[in-house]
Amino acid sequence: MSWVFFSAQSLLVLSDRKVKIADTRYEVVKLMNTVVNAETGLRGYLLTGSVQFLEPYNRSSKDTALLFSQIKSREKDFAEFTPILITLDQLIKEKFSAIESTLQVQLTAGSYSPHLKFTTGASKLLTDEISNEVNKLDKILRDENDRIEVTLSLTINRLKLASLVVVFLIISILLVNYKRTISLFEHASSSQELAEEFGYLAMHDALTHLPNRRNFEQYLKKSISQAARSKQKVGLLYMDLDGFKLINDQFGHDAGDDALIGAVTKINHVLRDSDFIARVGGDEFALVAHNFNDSSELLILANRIIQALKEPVIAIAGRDVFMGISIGIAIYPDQVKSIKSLISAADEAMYKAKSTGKNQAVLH
Ligand SMILES: Nc1nc2c(ncn2[C@@H]2O[C@H](COP(=O)(O)OP(=O)(O)OP(=O)(O)O)[C@@H](O)[C@H]2O)c(=O)[nH]1
Repeated sequence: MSWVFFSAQSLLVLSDRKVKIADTRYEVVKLMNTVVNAETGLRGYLLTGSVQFLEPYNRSSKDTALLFSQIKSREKDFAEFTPILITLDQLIKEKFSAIESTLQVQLTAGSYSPHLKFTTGASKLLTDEISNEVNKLDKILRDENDRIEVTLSLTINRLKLASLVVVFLIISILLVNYKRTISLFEHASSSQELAEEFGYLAMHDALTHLPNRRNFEQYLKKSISQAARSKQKVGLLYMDLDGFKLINDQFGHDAGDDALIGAVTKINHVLRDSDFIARVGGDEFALVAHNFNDSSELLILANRIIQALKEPVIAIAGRDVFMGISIGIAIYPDQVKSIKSLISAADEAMYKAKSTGKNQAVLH
């Protein structure tokens, strides 16, 4: 990354240098032009005697001095200029002194003098020498410009490559993070599903999917405290299947499971929406009832359950399987004042139903 930063910085430095070279080249080329223009101005004056040619000569003479001092100030940027500028300075001085003396002769003579100095080979030679030195300056600048061009194109190509690498890296990082995020989400959602499943299993019976004993106890506790606040009754029906062991013994445990599920289905059909039923033991169930006026309504409910089981719970090998149920009923707060005594009272009533003939409901 730091390499990219340095390359980008060197691009800026090289670009600045290129601008400086272009500016200096412009001054160098212009210097040669002003020298030629000065001579041309003088030539015009000498050939025509018209003073209007003196104006371009004077301007070019000033421009030459100005440009030369500008180029001189560039020496700190272009060290190779120094010896050339010393020679060029001398040559320009000589050239302008030759031009000046020619001008004086003309001004004194007042007419065209064919022998004048600027036409001589020596003056021409001076112009060529100046041109030579100016070309040397220009060559230094061109050579450096060419070197910069090569470095620039190399740096730009490297930067393009580096940009591609950076883009590739960013895409890779994004892709890896995306995959990681997706797998985290998947993990989180599967953990969530697992947590929900464990939560469900912790509160429900795996075979019948009814609420389990713990669920029942929590529900009953909540129901009692709500009933206590709102002065309502809570009825508890404790139920135990009759002769279930026999089904297991006769048809096997799996058939027993099916019979259990069949019995629960039958019971569920006769319950009201407000009734809460839980499996609290092997073949034991507890039903919490609300919204009733007195014990007779609970007896009616218990008898509906007994009636429901008068039909076969399952058929095994073409044989209908029947099951009875003994139910004990207790009511809070009419008969008992606590959750513990409510459960005991219902349980006792259920045992009474068992011991006095089974398949019946007994009120505490
Ligand atoms: N198939 C099956 N049997 C179970 C399950 N849980 C408990 N049992 C059996 O259910 C029977 C319950 O015993 P009991 O209540 O004494 O049997 P019962 O024949 O109903 O006796 P009574 O209540 O006196 O009529 C036992 O044999 C247990 O092994 C279960 O999930 N599946």
